[in-house]
Amino acid sequence: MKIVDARVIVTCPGRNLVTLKIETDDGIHGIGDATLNGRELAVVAYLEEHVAPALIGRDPSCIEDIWQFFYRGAYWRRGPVTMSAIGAVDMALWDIMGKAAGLPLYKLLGGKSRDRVMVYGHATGHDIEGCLEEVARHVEQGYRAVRVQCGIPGIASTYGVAKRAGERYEPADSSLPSENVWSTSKYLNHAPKLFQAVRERFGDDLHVLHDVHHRLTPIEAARLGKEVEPYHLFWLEDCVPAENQGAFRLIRQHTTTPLAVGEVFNSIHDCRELIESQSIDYIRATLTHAGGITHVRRIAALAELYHVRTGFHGPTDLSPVCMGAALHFDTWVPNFGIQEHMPHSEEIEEVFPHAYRFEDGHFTPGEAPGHGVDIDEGLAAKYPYRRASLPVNRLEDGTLWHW
Ligand SMILES: O=C(O)[C@H](O)[C@@H](O)[C@H](O)[C@H](O)CO
Ligand SMILES: [Mg+2]
Repeated sequence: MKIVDARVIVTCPGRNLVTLKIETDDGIHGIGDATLNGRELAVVAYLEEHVAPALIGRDPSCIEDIWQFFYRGAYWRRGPVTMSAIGAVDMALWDIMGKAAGLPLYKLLGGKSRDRVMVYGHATGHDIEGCLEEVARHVEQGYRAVRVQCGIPGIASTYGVAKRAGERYEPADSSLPSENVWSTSKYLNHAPKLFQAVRERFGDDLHVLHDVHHRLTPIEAARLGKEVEPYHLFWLEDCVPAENQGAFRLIRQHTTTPLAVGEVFNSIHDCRELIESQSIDYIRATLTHAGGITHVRRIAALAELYHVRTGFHGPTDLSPVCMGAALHFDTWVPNFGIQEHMPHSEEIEEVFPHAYRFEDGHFTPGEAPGHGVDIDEGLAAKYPYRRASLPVNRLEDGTLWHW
């Protein structure tokens, strides 16, 4: 089998999504997700100019060699653009090999380690009451795990909260970055009240998660982790920016609240120290942004040695292609923890027909060969690209902060 075509499809059914489609001479094709939210066309250019031409004529079964070719061969290693491009190639090749073998991807990886994949949904509200209503809606839908994000009194808008009640939360909300305001002290005073209210209303069984979105310093994160211990969160996510992996040691010394990190990581080197020092509990690096299945399974294998489990990133800025592939990975990987799930819009679901299914708070990847997700190119073409940027964040005095 040889690769005869590789092309990039950009579509915007409500949000931009980038797909790489690889075709072979025996008629099998595979697709990979290359979406890098707010920087989509950088990956498109990388794929079209440097990757697609070099794929033609290669044997798609040489997944490892092709991975090494684009990683080592670029000379300029790592980084989100390079690793998302490699991730898309890798996902598409595993898809092709699954189809060639007539096997769903999870069987190719080593088979089922579990019957179904627990996911967490997103409950957001402008105030605690609004947030509790959203948690209730998720519980009614069957979710066993819910991430809770709430507006902060005295701050006009914050991460994870939809602009208007009832609207979907979509972070890339304007053509050029919109500006949010942040106050660490207001947040730290308010956040524990949210978890207390959730526990009072929903009891002990619900898994409760929370995303700090990189905004604290290590000692502030330590305070938060400690203060919320009575509400036994499933995890506290991205409590500090993680370029300095050593910073997590300090947080760890102070709290038993489980820590998750890694959605912006793109390589094993971004989390090696975090994992080896046992400073975290869940690793969130996922297939699209961290070099595909071939690389993320190395991360998962390292993590397993240190009791760190997976908790893949899964917002709407990852397409159903990544979701499908991730669900196969989750079904196989021995040290699975949880999978994030933010439902895609109906338009997106139509552009990407898929075999995975939600039932009772869990997903199953389906039995279709490969990762089980395809793209309707005709429909995709009806939604042209529109530039969208992620917001920036400023402290109340105007200082640019982490968003
Ligand atoms: O935990 C999450 O789901 C994330 O933090 C996302 O919501 C990011 O903000 C988004 O992926 C940025 O593009
Ligand atoms: Mg996050």
